[in-house]
Amino acid sequence: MRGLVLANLGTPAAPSTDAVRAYLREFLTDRRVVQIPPLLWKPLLDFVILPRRSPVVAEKYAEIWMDEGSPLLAHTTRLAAAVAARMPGWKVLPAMRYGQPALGAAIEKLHGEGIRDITVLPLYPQYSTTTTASVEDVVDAARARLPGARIETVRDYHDDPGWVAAVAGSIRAHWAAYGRGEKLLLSFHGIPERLVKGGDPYAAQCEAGTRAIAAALGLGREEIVLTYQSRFGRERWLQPYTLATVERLGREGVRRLDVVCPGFSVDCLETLEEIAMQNADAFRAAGGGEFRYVACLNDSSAHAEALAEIVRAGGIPGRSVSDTSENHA
Ligand SMILES: C=CC1=C(C)c2cc3[nH]c(cc4nc(cc5[nH]c(cc1n2)c(C)c5CCC(=O)O)C(CCC(=O)O)=C4C)c(C)c3C=C
Ligand SMILES: [Fe+2]
Ligand SMILES: [Fe+2]
Repeated sequence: MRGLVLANLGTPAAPSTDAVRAYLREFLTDRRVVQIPPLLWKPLLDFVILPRRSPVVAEKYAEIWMDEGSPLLAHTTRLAAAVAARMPGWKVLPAMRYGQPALGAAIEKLHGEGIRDITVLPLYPQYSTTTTASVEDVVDAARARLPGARIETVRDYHDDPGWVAAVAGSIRAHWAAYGRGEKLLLSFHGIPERLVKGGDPYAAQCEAGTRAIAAALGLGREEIVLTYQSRFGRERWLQPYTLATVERLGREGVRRLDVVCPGFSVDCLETLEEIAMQNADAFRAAGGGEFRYVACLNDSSAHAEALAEIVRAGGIPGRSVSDTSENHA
């Protein structure tokens, strides 16, 4: 038996202010995510950001909450089941970097069942020091605690042919169902520009993935737009921003805009609320027509098959790392 952990970001346990505060505190005290010195950051976080943000964000979660709970966790759990169904001989667990089910505990659970060969697949197609490297931190700590465990992490799969085909296929299916929009906007989660200048390969991978998806769809440069969403804080993040771009496209009178979020493996707050609600409203308010959101790959068979193949192949050649220390910034 071998083990596979599908590691996603994390999400609150409930759409309540308390649960959101606990989640945001864990997430935003990770120095991979926010690099402000703790002596400055902790008081700002505890006395300004968390009290202000938690109730507002809790209301947003309430709008998208499912019977099964948080969309991010529900879709990740279903995706793990879909991948497991394609991987006999493997035990597959969903896990979260922040909150529950905790990543470190999932690795320990597999180890406790006698499984020594464990692959951790961060559900981030593009590598970033803010996300993937933080998963690697937890894997490094688990490796040190668990003698005899051979734990590998898949670094990224931003241009994996199976994944690119799955994303392109989801866009083609959307076109078949609703007709084709005038433009296809690909919106990725942003990160501070400073990190990219310091060597984070994230933006280059978003660009390369966008080119691969456009090529698979036979789209030219003028038909696609790459943007970055979800800016947090005052610093300059990767440009162009999604919100400013959809407002511009609305002003320019775009009648039908297709929007896809290939940096998100499953639907979550950032896609269902920020993109499909907030950005859709902003597009129409600026004078745009139909804003048509293309769902994430979620637990689709094309997605499960692409991920299973990446893991079976031992990761993307040259990018699957058994010792992740070299990646640490
Ligand atoms: C400094 C702050 C943040 C960085 C850097 C960042 C990078 C980053 N995040 C994702 C994926 C997701 N982020 C999600 C929510 C979210 N992200 C931040 C901040 C940063 N993200 C916050 C504060 C939040 C919580 C919501 C809010 O308060 O606005 C989610 C959704 C979680 C859910 O429960 O649905 C995802 C997914 C990536 C891929 C990334 C860098 C590449
Ligand atoms: Fe985020
Ligand atoms: Fe957001």
